[in-house]
Amino acid sequence: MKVLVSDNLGEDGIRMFQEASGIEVDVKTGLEADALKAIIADYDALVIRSATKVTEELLQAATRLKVVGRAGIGLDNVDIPAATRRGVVVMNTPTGNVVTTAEHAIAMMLALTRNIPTGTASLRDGRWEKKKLQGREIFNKVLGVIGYGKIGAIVADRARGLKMNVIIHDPFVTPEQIEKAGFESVDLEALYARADYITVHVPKLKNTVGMVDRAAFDKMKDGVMVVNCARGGIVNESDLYDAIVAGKVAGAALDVFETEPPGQAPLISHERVICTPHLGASTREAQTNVAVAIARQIIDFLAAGTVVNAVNMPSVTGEVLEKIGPYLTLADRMGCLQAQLVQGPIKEVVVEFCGDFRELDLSPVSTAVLKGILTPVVKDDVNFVNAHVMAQQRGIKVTETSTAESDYYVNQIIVRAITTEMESVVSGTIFGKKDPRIVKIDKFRLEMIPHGHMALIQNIDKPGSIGEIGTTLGRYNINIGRMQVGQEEEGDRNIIFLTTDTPIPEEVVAEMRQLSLVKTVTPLEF
Ligand SMILES: NC(=O)c1ccc[n+]([C@@H]2O[C@H](COP(=O)([O-])OP(=O)(O)OC[C@H]3O[C@@H](n4cnc5c(N)ncnc54)[C@H](O)[C@@H]3O)[C@@H](O)[C@H]2O)c1
Ligand SMILES: O=C(O)CC[C@@H](O)C(=O)O
Repeated sequence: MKVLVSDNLGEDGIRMFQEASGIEVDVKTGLEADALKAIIADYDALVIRSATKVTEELLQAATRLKVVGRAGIGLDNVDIPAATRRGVVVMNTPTGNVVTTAEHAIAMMLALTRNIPTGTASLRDGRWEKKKLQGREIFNKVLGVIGYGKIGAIVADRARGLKMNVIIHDPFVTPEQIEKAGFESVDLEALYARADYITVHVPKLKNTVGMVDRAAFDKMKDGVMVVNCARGGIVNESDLYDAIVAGKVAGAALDVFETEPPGQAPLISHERVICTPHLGASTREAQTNVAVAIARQIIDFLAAGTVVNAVNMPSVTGEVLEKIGPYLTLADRMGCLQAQLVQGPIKEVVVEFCGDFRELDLSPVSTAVLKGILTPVVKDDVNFVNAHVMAQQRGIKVTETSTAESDYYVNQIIVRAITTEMESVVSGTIFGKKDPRIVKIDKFRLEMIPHGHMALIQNIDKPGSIGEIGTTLGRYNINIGRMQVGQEEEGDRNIIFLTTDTPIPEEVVAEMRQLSLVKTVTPLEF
């Protein structure tokens, strides 16, 4: 197995690769995109920090690549959906640098409030500007922490030690949890209104990019100071500049930028702004932690298929993955089917494991159901790591049950999706060793392969119904690859699942809905 380290990695990590049996490691840092693309086909694993851009184009050339490992947290430089499509596991090291980064945020806040960088520069220029560089105490001041995750929680704790009054906003952490840690949980409006210092520790997501913008600055106290050691762009740079020039914001400390490096932007040159070149994680201790962690994870993955800290796969050993892998695919497809069948927002999902699962740990399977449910809604933004949080964000309650009983099959998974308007029940099992099958939808028994472009048609069980559907599709040159019919346990209706070579256009779906024996037509994509 060949490993390429394409960004600076702590020596201890490199030594672990060199000493691992069956692994050959090359360290080639600072490569241009084309140079990296030219050699990537030789490698099974790629180890990066933030400099290497793992694009779809690079992944296309990476024909042997099995895993990308990030020594650190942020994966903004990796096209995760493209990696997932190509079956490449993407891992990071979520805890190795959190203390270091939290300490940097505190250091930046202190340096900003006491004008330390400006004082240094002024002395170097031969000046002695005591009056101009008078600072402020942080004692008894209010620190607003946005994002109470791994780093935000450490920052809050350290700030308490400095005798600041810490208030926290994180809509995905319960107020009880924040209060139990001895802090006050507040909404964003209250945080803006009360904080003397604001520090952001949220991930860079669609809804956090630009979250601290002009409108947010308007709500803040006059003279507030802002720290961003999370990701560039969470604080809108141009709005921040305007707020500083207007005197609303008294200063900002930035470790991260919308574009890195940021160049000679007016914000960077402003005397009320202090900056570091994305140094949040740059301590010897953190770099050793993340290098050792990623080396261990990649060595274990290459040797035994063990997946730890992957963002596009559940964390399981290679042995467990081999056993539950088919159920993960089944669960993902069942979730995806439910999302396309139901009407109204889903408020509850019940995952029932029925029959013999040989004492397997099935919690990743429930996660796969949620991932499948959310995929048609948020596309590739959902993964095995964030599926539960995203479900919670959308108010979806998730329950898991298991029973030794299973009708018809040795084992099956039942997924109930309860919306504000209806309940939909889908059952699935594995045929042979790994083939997912949907075996029941509400009252209809069937054996459906959930794959490709499909349509679910409910129709009256009378001669001629299938013929009229086939004729309509034929007229539009749409080839039916497979047809599966499920019958109602009692009643006069059928459901038909068609798999077509191409998606069925909206106007053809509308025409099928007009056929005399057809009740409903639902296009499905897997
Ligand atoms: N400067 C650096 O070198 C450096 C180093 C490590 C991490 N980071 C960055 O620091 C940030 C925090 O990392 P972490 O490990 O603490 O992440 P984390 O996932 O542990 O915590 C993030 C928290 O943000 C919360 N959150 C999400 N959306 C939110 C919103 N709209 N409002 C309020 N809270 C919200 C989440 O609930 C979570 O609790 C990330 O952006 C990460 O990339 C920077
Ligand atoms: O590797 C780095 O120095 C950046 C680290 C940090 O931004 C991270 O996301 O872990």
